[in-house]
Amino acid sequence: MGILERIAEVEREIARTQKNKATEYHLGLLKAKLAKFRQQLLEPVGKAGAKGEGFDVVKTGDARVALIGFPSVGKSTFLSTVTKTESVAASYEFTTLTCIPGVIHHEGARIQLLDLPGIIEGASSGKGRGRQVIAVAKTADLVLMMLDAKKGDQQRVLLERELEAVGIRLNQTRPRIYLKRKSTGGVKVNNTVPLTKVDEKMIATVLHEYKIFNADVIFHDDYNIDEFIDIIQGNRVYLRCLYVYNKIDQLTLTRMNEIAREPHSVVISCELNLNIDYLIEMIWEYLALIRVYLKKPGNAPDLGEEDGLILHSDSTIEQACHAIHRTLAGQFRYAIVWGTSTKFSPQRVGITHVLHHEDVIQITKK
Ligand SMILES: Nc1nc2c(ncn2[C@@H]2O[C@H](COP(=O)(O)OP(=O)(O)OP(=O)(O)O)[C@@H](O)[C@H]2O)c(=O)[nH]1
Ligand SMILES: [K+]
Ligand SMILES: [Mg+2]
Repeated sequence: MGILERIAEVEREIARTQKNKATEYHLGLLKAKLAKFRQQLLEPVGKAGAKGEGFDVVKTGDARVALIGFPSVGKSTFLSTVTKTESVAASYEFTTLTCIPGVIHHEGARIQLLDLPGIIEGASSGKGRGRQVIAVAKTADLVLMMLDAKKGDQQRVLLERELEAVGIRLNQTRPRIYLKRKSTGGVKVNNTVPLTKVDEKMIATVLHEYKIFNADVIFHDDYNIDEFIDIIQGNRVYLRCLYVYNKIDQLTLTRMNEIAREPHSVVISCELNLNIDYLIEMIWEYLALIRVYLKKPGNAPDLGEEDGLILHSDSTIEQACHAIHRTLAGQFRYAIVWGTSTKFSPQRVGITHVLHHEDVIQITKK
């Protein structure tokens, strides 16, 4: 039996198994089996061939954003709207057959936007260019899942399922479950909060499926068995995702308002240029970047369009030093900060000080 058939078989069994107290261990086991088969599917078979012609687009700029969606939802139109790059758009499906990079300039940052071929149901198991597209998505800092606003939510469910199947987790954080394999002592489970979704027996059953018979496990929150399997598999990719509903020009106002209120969702029309600026703002927010300006003693800070450092939010002065020059942190004496990250402005701070967006910093060396 081929791997796809095995996956289908386990999926069928999960679907027909009623969910109750008596079947929960069996279900946990089936889910572990499914995760293992899917893993095998993703492992390259041979060195060449398996990968196909990958989309070898070099990562440039301060962050990478990938456009994922069904054919003809408007991905290429969007790229051509917000970057200087032209990507051919047309009314027929699969217009785009490769990965086309463009650059969004925002807040002095260079955000790489990738237009990609449309993906279809079954992409994760090798249909169309799905696997290549998904491989690119995994390298992104943010996924824009583009959807046709006038089509139902089914398209979103299908796409999410495809991404789930290859180990991508959208808008989730890695479960805080500690797992350490050992050589003796059996499976020991500890938890810092009461567990309502799994118990020790289920944890051990699933671990046995992975041939792990000795391990320390600590649950720091009330996670379910799927989240535990993610930790055992260890190769999950946790990505932020914005659901972008395009073509709202074809929608009623009521429906548009409904969609716009859903979490992580933005409504736009590329054709009528509606809400595009807001989407760019949201991209910036979801990328969680900050811009920090530099000032030399006795000089005014450089506040120009392209000036400043782009850092991840929560960056410290130390990270700013590394971004300026690799030896700077070693020579650091103190910094002066103007901005919202300090109580007083200006204020003298040490190397561990956490910066805010639009802070101005001046660094004094030893
Ligand atoms: N009504 C309307 N049509 C749009 C909008 N944006 C794009 N389109 C049209 O939708 C069609 C598909 O657009 P594309 O940009 O080629 O879509 P795509 O997602 O890149 O498609 P593939 O590359 O085939 O996957 C084109 O005919 C566009 O003119 C919009 O906001 N409103
Ligand atoms: K198209
Ligand atoms: Mg396209």
